[in-house]
Amino acid sequence: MAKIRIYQLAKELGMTNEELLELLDQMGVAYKSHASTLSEEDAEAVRELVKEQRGLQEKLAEEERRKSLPRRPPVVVIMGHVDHGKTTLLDYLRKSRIAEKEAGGITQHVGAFEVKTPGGTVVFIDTPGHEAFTTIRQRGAKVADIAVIVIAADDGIMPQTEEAIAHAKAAGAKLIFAINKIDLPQADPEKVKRQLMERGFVPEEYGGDAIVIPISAKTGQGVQDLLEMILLLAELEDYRADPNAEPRGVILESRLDKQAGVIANMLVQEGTFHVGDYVVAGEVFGRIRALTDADGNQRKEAGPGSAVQVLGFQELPHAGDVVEWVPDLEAAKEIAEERKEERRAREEAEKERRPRTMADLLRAMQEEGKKEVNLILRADTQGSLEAIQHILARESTEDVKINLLLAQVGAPTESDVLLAQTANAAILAFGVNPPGSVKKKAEEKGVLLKTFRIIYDLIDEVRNMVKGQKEPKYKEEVLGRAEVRAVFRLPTGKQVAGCMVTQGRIPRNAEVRVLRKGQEIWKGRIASLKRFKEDVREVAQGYECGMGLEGFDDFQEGDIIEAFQMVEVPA
Ligand SMILES: Nc1nc2c(ncn2[C@@H]2O[C@H](COP(=O)(O)OP(=O)(O)OP(=O)(O)O)[C@@H](O)[C@H]2O)c(=O)[nH]1
Repeated sequence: MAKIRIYQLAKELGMTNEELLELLDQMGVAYKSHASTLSEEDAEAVRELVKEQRGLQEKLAEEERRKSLPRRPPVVVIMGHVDHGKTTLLDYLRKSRIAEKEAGGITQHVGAFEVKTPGGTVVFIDTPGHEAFTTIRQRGAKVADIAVIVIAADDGIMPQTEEAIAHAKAAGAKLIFAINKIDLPQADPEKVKRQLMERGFVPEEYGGDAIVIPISAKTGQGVQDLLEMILLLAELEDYRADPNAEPRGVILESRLDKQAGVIANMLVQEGTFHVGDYVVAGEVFGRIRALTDADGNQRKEAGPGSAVQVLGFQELPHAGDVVEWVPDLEAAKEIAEERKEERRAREEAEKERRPRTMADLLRAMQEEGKKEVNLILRADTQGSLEAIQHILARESTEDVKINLLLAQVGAPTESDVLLAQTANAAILAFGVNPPGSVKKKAEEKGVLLKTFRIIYDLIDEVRNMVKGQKEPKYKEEVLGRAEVRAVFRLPTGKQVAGCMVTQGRIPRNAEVRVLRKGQEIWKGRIASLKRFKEDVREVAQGYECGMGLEGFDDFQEGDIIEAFQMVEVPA
């Protein structure tokens, strides 16, 4: 076994000898002095321990740093089924903030608005619906911390309610359920709660952790409770942002105005933007000419949590583009141009690499190291949907989880494709055909969409996906062997073995083991592989070579060096 001296290990780990000796005392490892050698196991244990301690210290320091930052207001999006009252709720909230201020104030649409309460400020995204929300998220920005899912008490959970929940969850937003229209005589909030429970959202009053608030967006009843709940959740989640960090924001909307030019509404997420700053948003750059807030005030600067209208972009940025501060015009132009190029290259590459088959999708998932299969399920009837769900529930294994993001009756929609793209999911449809436009969109976005006529074909497909997600198994494959014929020592003290390859081949990047009298005495990597002083990538059977190993300097004539690699065993 290769041994290491204490002072060598201290140097490797960037510690003083005293520090390392103290650590060894704590670990109960005996030594004489800092020149004593440690066994490989002890040295490895020290490395692990130091790594762990450093990781912990870094985490604590990071948490400490975060705690010293000021809090920022939570950003909330309102989602739900058509006509369940999203717009009415936004109107009510908007009005409540205007009423608070002196009468006659001119308001400006900046894509989000603040509601100030004695308990704190809440920022609401000013457009309802999950389509806009998903488009924003697709560009990589996370905008909303919390999604308020509005459910009309006279109607209950409807298909778009489920979609909204799926989208919000995929975005990592916290959920709050607002049961709306409780002023109506036919309102049945209890029914809605039951429906929520059937979907695994157990209200707090029944011992669960789903936040459910009855409201009337029309009369305002319960809206105060909703705001308080949002602030309570925000406090728990402890949202913070650094006003002095490098500024970053996200575009909520943009439009072209005949007089003003490009108008972009931006939510600031980190740092503080100033008039005069150079910025890049996606592939578009500009210099901030003016910042206007929701009250119509011209601002010189905008910090975390503020929504502002920005003038100064050269072209229209997209909703969801991340706005970054850059030092000067040159950088701004260069970055925007670089991104355009990158996109073109990506589009080209994507054309060739669209996951058209299950195997492609699996490969993509594996590359990301995921151990779950995300699915969107569409079926012709409630009966078949339930049957499929029932069977699928049994297919989830401990190793691989099946996540049903959405299971609904009806043909797949474009919004499903967006959800699938952002959540890296496959859309499986049973007995329903997606419209051509949806197929096209799926193809464009590289989303796997398949239709089935037989339930078991669909299940088989999912089984294959699950199988593909299991930890791959490896076995060792011996590539070649070399015999040590002579041993040299370099002036540096490093040993080099003069070898003859007696079998197979020895590749420079293979793993190797040293065998002495048939016993493995060392395992590791090749440090150098040469033929007549030339570095080579590989040496084949019947040829001589010089080989040095990483951390092994104990060769004896007659040792065998065996090269091997680990290969995946097909499931
Ligand atoms: N009685 C009563 N009616 C409400 C309430 N909230 C909304 N409504 C009514 O329900 C209808 C639909 O409300 P909207 O706010 O437009 O619904 P929405 O969810 O924004 O609908 P879309 O924008 O079409 O998706 C309107 O006629 C509202 O006046 C409420 O709390 N009580």
